[in-house]
Amino acid sequence: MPPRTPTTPGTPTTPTVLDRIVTGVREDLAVRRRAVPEAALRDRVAALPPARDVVAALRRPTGVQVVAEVKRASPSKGALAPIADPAALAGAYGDGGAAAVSVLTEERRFRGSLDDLDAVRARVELPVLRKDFIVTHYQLWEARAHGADLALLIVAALPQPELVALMATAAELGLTALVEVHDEAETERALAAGARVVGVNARDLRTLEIDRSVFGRLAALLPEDVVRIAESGIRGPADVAAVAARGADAVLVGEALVTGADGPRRTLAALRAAGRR
Ligand SMILES: O=C(O)c1ccccc1NCC(=O)[C@H](O)[C@H](O)COP(=O)(O)O
Repeated sequence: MPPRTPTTPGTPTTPTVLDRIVTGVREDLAVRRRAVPEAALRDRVAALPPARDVVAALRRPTGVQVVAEVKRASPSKGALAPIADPAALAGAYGDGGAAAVSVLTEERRFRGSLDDLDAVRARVELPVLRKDFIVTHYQLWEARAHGADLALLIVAALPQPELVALMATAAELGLTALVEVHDEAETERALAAGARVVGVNARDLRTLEIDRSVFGRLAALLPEDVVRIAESGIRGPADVAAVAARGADAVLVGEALVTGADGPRRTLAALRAAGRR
């Protein structure tokens, strides 16, 4: 697939799925900002212990680690699982050996919330990722205030100066930035911004198509000391084995864990076994 060309400012284009999601996120954010001023978030953050060491959790000599996601629904699949008790699911992920828990907090299309993040944070000692469409510093303060150790920054959603500025705020908060890329140009931008943990998303967020060859292509561009996470489209042990062979430190898995007929613990065990070194 040819590299995506940036949109020329002022050129009318059809909004992509990602554009539409971010528009909704900004609308919901405006409501939350009115209810909870940033100063209140700052007070909450000041009272918290330091965030957990995410790199140590995700890069282990024993094998590919699993970041297990609390995912009720998605734009590509619609409803996946009701997940009435996200804390119980996170507990099962912890029991099954997950290295971290990802919590989708976007409300409109993923049916997540900051309440889910609070519930998961209260249940597990593992590092927790706030998985959302973060485009403002306020959302990083929210992430930390609600107990996240890790926050997603999607390169495709952020002009470079904003990516750099958000990474600086994440560092100030002690949050690890998981910087997500889908092509070579985005990978260059992530590294130029100083990313230490990179998520290679097999899903193109403009079209929702999954291309499992993307991980191998982009992982080869990452320096040895950068943590590599293969995101999306990991449906079973063979997918874990494939990215393990291409240098993955971890996989981020949602759908397979919340829909697997064997339940989250056994599904996790099978994924972890396939990534053992
Ligand atoms: O999952 C989607 O359809 C989706 C669409 C648009 C933007 C983001 C989307 N997903 C967020 C994620 O990154 C995934 O939940 C995560 O990588 C796990 O993917 P999977 O294992 O394929 O559920």
